Amino acid sequence: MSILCDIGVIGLSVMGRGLARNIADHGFQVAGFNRNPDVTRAVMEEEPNANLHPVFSLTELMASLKKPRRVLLMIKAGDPVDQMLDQLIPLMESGDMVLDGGNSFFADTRRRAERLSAHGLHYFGVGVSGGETGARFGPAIMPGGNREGYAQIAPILEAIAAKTEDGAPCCAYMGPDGAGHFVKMVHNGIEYADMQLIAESYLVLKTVGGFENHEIADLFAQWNTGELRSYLIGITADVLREADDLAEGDLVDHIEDAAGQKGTGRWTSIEALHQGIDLSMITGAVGARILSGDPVRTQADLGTPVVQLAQDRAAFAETVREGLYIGKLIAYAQGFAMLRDASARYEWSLDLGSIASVFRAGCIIQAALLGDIMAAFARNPDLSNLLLDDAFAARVRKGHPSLRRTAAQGICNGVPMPVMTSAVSYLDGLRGAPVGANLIQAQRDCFGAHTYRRTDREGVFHHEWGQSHER
Ligand SMILES: NC(=O)C1=CN([C@@H]2O[C@H](COP(=O)(O)OP(=O)(O)OC[C@H]3O[C@@H](n4cnc5c(N)ncnc54)[C@H](OP(=O)(O)O)[C@@H]3O)[C@@H](O)[C@H]2O)C=CC1
Ligand SMILES: O=C(CO)[C@H](O)[C@H](O)COP(=O)(O)O
Repeated sequence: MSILCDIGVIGLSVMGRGLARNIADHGFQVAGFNRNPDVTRAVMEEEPNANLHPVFSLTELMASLKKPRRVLLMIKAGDPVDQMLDQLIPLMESGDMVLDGGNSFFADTRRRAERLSAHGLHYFGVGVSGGETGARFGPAIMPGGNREGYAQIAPILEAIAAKTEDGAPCCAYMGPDGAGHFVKMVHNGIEYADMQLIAESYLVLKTVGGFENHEIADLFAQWNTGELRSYLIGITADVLREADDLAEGDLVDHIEDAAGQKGTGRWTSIEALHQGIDLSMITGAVGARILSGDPVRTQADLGTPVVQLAQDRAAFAETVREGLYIGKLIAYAQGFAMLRDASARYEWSLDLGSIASVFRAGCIIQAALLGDIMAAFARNPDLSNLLLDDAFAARVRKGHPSLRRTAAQGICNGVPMPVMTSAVSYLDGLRGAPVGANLIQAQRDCFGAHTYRRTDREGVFHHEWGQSHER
């Protein structure tokens, strides 16, 4: 190859090939490498692009790049990334840069950034969202690393990112070391909650509303024109209409009722527990996926409630629509509260308004709601929880009865509603109503002398339980 490339892409599977072609379409010269060379050849043959050049070894890749060299990893997260770095570091020179665009765990990214820094290399953990189509035509991009290094890669990343309706690129510098991958992790956590809310709505519409798939698809398509407008609602309408290509009927009815997961939702939930943040909806969604694949599910005989069909289907659908919206709003509020806490904890100075802006297009959780979230952070950049914003609080005050009714209808009729019920409990926990923690403190002091605080005087108290105070 006589030409020197602007960037090398390692890993030409679903995401890497899309990003490599996207970068090439924007006028940059790209060298593409995949461990299995047959994949490299297939990618080049499938969609030839004059700006995309195949290379077949890491040495050839390095020789094909302008200096300082920039390499984007789009490979399986975990050990493969460390193995690839072992091979790349000896081939790189001070000032070169590695961008990890996979779903790496943010703590690994912090460790790798330190490791590469010791060699004078820049390391960027770059969250990428948008799936296959996003990678090819415009994903949301969440880069984390040193700010000076970002200036070098911003022209490429911002060119290939999705653009919002007002033309803003869905790519912005997130913060140092693991900030980009942390934001992507929480994005995926919100994605889990959002998908589970939609699944619960679908199931309650089907079971209690008696709606057919095509009717639910029509409802979702209609909902996608209002406040619920979002990528996930849109694809759900399409998915529900998809005919099976292997059997009669709708494809969705022939898909096994057990959800997979690759880890990012679970990490979000575990990390929230480390941080001491209540992320009940995301945790509920992770639990729902785990339970969906538990073989005990098909073995237990635990009684089946008699279903009471909704009398007024149109009114019921409207209740579910509003309940879903309020649930979605609370899920995003939980996710952004976690980002707020992490920002202080890791000294990342995350700009939550900018993150909401990046999420507005290209990514899986893109939604009209994100415009409102941006507006809330513009009103108060230090907002600790979106539910404290006047506009969000007013919307919840109006809509919470629908969330409660939807969750209750599901529960009474045997539809599991782990995430909608978590949303209700979170609301009730936040609104200052009694949560029963006084009794828990009494129990803790009773069995372990853990002490308690009182409502009527300052200080820390211990009580000698059961001695002379029985009534
Ligand atoms: N699919 C999606 O929707 C999204 C995926 N991501 C993330 O992007 C990354 C790429 O995802 P995706 O395109 O789906 O591909 P996969 O996660 O399925 O990974 C496959 C790619 O990784 C390469 N690979 C695996 N192990 C190694 C290794 N030890 N050394 C070198 N290369 C290796 C494979 O090479 P080979 O062909 O030789 O096996 C192949 O190119 C992942 O981290 C994923 O989590 C992020 C957003 C969305
Ligand atoms: O990052 C993504 C979307 O944003 C990937 O599609 C990821 O694989 C989704 O997570 P899971 O496979 O656990 O459902």
